[in-house]
Amino acid sequence: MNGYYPVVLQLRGKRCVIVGGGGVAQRKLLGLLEAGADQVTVISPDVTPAIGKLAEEGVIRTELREYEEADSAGAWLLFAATNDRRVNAAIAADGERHGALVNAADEAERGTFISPSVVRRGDLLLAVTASGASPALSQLIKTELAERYGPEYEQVTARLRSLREKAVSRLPDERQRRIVLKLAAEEALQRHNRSNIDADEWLTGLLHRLDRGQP
Ligand SMILES: C[C@@]1(CC(=O)O)c2cc3[nH]c(cc4nc(cc5[nH]c(cc(n2)[C@H]1CCC(=O)O)[C@@](C)(CC(=O)O)[C@@H]5CCC(=O)O)C(CC(=O)O)=C4CCC(=O)O)c(CCC(=O)O)c3CC(=O)O
Ligand SMILES: NC(=O)C1=CN([C@@H]2O[C@H](COP(=O)(O)OP(=O)(O)OC[C@H]3O[C@@H](n4cnc5c(N)ncnc54)[C@H](O)[C@@H]3O)[C@@H](O)[C@H]2O)C=CC1
Repeated sequence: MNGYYPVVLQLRGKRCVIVGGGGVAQRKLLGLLEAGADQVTVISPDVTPAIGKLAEEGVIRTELREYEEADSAGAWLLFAATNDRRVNAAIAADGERHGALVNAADEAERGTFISPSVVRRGDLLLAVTASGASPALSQLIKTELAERYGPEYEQVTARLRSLREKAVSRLPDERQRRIVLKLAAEEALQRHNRSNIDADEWLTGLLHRLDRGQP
C-alpha cells in the first residue's frame, strides 16, 4: 500500500493558499475554482496573465512577493508550487506544522495530499490518480473517461438526485428504497436521453416495475 486514501473535500469558506504563480500554480488554482473554492490567495513575485486577470476581477487575491512562514499559518489547504525546491520543502514543513493539508508539486512525499486528474459533470466527479507514478497516465485516462461520460451526465446525476429526494420522502422502507434507487441508477445509465420524465412519474414507474417482479 502506498498510503494514499481518496477523500472529497468541501472548500467553501476554507482558506486556500497557493505559493508560486507559474503554470502549475495556475492549474491548481483553476481546479480549486472549479470546485467552488471562494477564499483563494496566490503568493508569488510574478503570476501568469490568467492568474493576474482573476485577481483583477476580484475572484482571488494575489500577494506579489516571496513566501514567508506566516503565510502557511492561516491556510487550510496549501500548495507549494514554486520552482525552488528548497522553498517548496520549507512550505511543506511549515504547513504541516500549522495543521494545513499540503501539496508539494515537485516532491509528493513531502506533502500530505496529491491532486488527481478530474472530470466534472455537475455533481458527478470522476477523479484519477497514479499516485505520482505517472501524471501523464492519469491525464490520458481522464480524457477517456470524459469521452465515456459526456456532458449529459450532469443532467443524469441531477435527475437521480431529485428522484432520490422523492424516494427518501415517499418510501419509508429502507430495503425497498435501496432497490428502487439502484434500479434508477441503472435506468439512468442505460437511457439517459429520457431526460424530460418527471421525478414523481419516474418513481411510480420504478415501483410498478418492482411490483411486477422485474427489477
Ligand atoms: C505527485 C503529483 C503531485 C501533485 O502535483 O499533486 C505530481 C507531481 C509531478 N508532476 C510532474 C509532471 C507532470 N504533471 C502533469 C500534470 C498533472 N499532474 C498532476 C498531479 C500530480 N503531479 C501528482 C501525481 C498525480 C498522478 O500521478 O496521478 C495532475 C494529474 C493534477 C494537477 O496537477 O492538477 C495534472 C494533470 C491534470 C490534467 O490535465 O488532468 C504533467 C502533464 C502536463 O503537464 O501536461 C506532467 C509532465 C508529464 C509527466 O511527468 O508524467 C512532475 C515532474 C516535474 C518535472 O519534470 O520537473 C512532478 C514531480 C514529481 O514527479 O515528483
Ligand atoms: N505537480 C505537477 O503537476 C508538476 C510539477 N512541476 C513542478 O512544479 C514546479 C513549478 O512549475 P511551473 O509552475 O511550471 O514553474 P514556473 O517556473 O512557471 O513558476 C514558478 C513560480 O514560482 C514563483 N516563485 C519562485 N520562488 C518563489 C518564492 N520564494 N515565493 C513565492 N513564489 C516563488 C515564481 O515567481 C513563479 O511564478 C516545477 O519546478 C516542477 O518542479 C512541474 C510540472 C508539473
